[in-house]
Amino acid sequence: MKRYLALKASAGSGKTFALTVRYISLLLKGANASEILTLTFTNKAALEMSQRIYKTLQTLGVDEAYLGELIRVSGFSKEEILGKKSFLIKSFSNATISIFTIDKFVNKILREFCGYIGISDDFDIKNDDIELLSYKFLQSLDENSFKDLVEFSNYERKKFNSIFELFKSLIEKNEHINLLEIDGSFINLQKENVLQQAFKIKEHFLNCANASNSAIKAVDFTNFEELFEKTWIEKDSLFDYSYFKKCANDEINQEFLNLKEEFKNYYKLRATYSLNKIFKLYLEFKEYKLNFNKIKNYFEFNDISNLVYELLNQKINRDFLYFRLDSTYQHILIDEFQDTSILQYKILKPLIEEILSGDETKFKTFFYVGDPKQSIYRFRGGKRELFDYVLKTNPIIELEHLDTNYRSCKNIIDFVNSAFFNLPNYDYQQQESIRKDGCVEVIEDENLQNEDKFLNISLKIDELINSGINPNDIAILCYTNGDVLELFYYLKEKFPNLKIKTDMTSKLINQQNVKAVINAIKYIYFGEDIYKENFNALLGRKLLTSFEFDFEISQKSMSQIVYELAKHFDIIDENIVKLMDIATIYNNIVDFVYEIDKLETSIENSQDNGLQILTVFKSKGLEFHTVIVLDRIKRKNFDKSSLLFDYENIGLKNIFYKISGYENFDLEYKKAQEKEKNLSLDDDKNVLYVALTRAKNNLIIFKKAKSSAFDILGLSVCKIGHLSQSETLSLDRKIKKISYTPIYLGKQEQKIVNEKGVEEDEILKARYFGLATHYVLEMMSEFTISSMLYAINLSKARYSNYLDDMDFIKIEKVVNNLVENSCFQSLLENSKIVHEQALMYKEELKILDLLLFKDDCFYIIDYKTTRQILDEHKIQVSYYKKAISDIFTNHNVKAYLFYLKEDSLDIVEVEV
Ligand SMILES: Nc1ncnc2c1ncn2[C@@H]1O[C@H](COP(=O)(O)OP(=O)(O)OP(=O)(O)O)[C@@H](O)[C@H]1O
Repeated sequence: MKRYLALKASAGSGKTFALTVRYISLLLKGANASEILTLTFTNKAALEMSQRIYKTLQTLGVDEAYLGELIRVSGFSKEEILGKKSFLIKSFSNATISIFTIDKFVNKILREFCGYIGISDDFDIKNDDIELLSYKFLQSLDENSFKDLVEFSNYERKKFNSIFELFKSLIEKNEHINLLEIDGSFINLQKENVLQQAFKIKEHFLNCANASNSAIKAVDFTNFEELFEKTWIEKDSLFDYSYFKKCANDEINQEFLNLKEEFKNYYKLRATYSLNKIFKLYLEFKEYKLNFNKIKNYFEFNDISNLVYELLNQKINRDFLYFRLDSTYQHILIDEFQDTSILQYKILKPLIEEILSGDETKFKTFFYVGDPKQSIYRFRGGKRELFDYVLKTNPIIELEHLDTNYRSCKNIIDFVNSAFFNLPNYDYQQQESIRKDGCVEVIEDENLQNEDKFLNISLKIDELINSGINPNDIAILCYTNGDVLELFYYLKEKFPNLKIKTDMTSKLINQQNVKAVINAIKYIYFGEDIYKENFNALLGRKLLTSFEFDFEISQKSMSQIVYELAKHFDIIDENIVKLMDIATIYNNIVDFVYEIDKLETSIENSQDNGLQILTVFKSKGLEFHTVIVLDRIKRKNFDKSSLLFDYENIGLKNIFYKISGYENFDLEYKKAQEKEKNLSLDDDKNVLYVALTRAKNNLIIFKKAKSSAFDILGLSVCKIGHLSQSETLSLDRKIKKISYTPIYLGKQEQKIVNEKGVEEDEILKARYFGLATHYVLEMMSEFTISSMLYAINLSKARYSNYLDDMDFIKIEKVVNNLVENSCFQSLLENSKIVHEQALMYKEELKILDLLLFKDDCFYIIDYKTTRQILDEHKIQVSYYKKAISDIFTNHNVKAYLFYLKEDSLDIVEVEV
């Protein structure tokens, strides 16, 4: 195994695959899972990584590709690897795994050491309420600073909010700031110098007998502002300005060059003056913000990184860091390295260096993977140059490339190769494909710029579904969140029965019952009827129904108020419980009603299937059977920031204050501006590259006729290959016949029936017991004991707030009974298995716990964790049976209720 390795490779070529192989190879070579620090970019990637490692361990020996790579990387033989399989599964499931996002890892460090900088360890992570923060900051300023701010705002014609944006961009970079005080009167003096020098040129042309009228007009100025309007001052030489050619000579050209020098000095003074004003105010803002965040007890991710960086630099050393983190990381693996920011790298650097410069005899390794072509987070500090910089500054690290694409079909790969290979200034290696066929279609859609802009998209979705593509396999990639939402509402109206998933619709505050409670609380506080009517509509109550709730809310916590309301209106579900948890952060009802709409938390169990609409940014690292890429609908916002950061590798060379025309007089500024322009163009190309490399089988592009984001690639309309169908059972194809009322969002959200003689709290507990058990069963990739133990750990992570250890022991017994049941195992044998299959039938969405298919017969299995065998369970399952029988008329269908108990498993067959 190469100890220190960087893997640079294109999309779909197996970087994440290689990371998994590397991880398992380390385990094989004796590393402990807790010593392998694995850093990913998103939470989803971190979760997927641990699941992928576990699944690979479980299926070791089945998947040839993994086994082959493991043999190559680890140096062990097939027999040796398989011999260690059960040991590896066990040690991985029992270890404290160190797979985090970089943000989470940094956050973990801060929580350990926050006492050193006077921060309480229960701080929250959320974005600043910039309106409140800036308002409070303005209030805190003394008279002089406030005057400075107002003067600066007037002088630069900048609104306060854009000044605060400047502050935030400086906080994100967290670079050292040098103050250089400049007296404002120097700027006027310098203007005078410029003018005096320019008069020499004016005099020369006025005295030149050959000067044309245009030349005379060109030197018609009497003050600085008029001179500033002249275009000849931008030229490199007077000879370049056609009206001046006849009268120009070397002597006057030298005066012109001197004039340019004076202009350059003017710009420098002017920029330094403004920068200094900003920096002074920024330093005050930074200090104020830190105290504000400390008092409010929350921080943004950028603040956390800044604080940790300072901690590691000034207050704690590496050994102490490891001591407190409870583990020494002997191995570091980093995914998506191209998106790491300089600050993040600086935080990780000592840990990486320790590995690289450590004792040769100790087993320590470093591995990072990335693709600079997929670096699209520059706006958040991502620095693609870091990939090469780390290699250059650490020659001990070897570099490898991968050139085969395992994700996409051949036609897609060929299309992407031809689109990017000839792009000027783009570092692109041709990709090989191993999968045949595939479909690519580029559609120029005039509608995108007209009224009914998404009409053709909806027709295409119709066509895809009718061609046998499961809606769950379709992803639509958009440029902005605004486009995602607009398209979502459009498609929701066109296809009321189609399940559509977006990030926004999985927000907790948008869930029906949660929304109803929020409206109820707003009604209690504001007393405005609009909230009561929202509440009525959300719960399907008649308009104008009165709001009867006489619970005394004063003295009650927000969690209690949420609980009492939900209990009173009988709408407790798992999202309400999540809201109860979260409500503890609000001190009182006033905080709640004003802050709750900003809550970003997602719903419980947000992994439901459906057609997905997401931004290209969110799609990075993911793959889908069929992808529709939608052009940018609105024009791109141009960069309005007033600061230009000029980096040399990872060191900040300069911060320029942007002033129009500066580039004509200062070469450094001009170069920095061009560099920035090229980086921004690369960003655009990279976004396109990410978008076009997500599809496995079918790629469809909708481009605008004019001003298209695809113009950079010069794509022409085309259709290559044929659509490939989905492989998974496509039950949703009956979708159109039914109209869907989204009251119950699947099994996990349904109310449980009040069993006789059981108290409310017990019901809640029983409900969570049921949810946690179902979750275990859903997460088990195989019905084996090891898979069960892994899934129980996942379930613990999710439900340990509601259940105790005894409950999980009970869950283990219950699931164990199922796994060891011979009747169940014989049903599984040779069956095609689908967990949690969504099914639309008679206006309702149903989620089947387990659906098996073999020998032309479907087997429906519904798990129950309740004690009693109830008629309504039978009714429910017979309903599922009828639904499947109606959809697949040529197949047999059998349905069973499995009552999972601690001491037995009772199986009840259900007839229609
Ligand atoms: N050596 C291999 N043999 C077989 N399949 C592979 C191999 N490497 C990767 N794959 C499969 O190809 C697909 C893409 O792999 P992976 O997600 O690791 O690519 P990636 O380089 O991380 O992509 P991206 O840069 O887009 O995130 C996955 O479905 C993966 O299982």
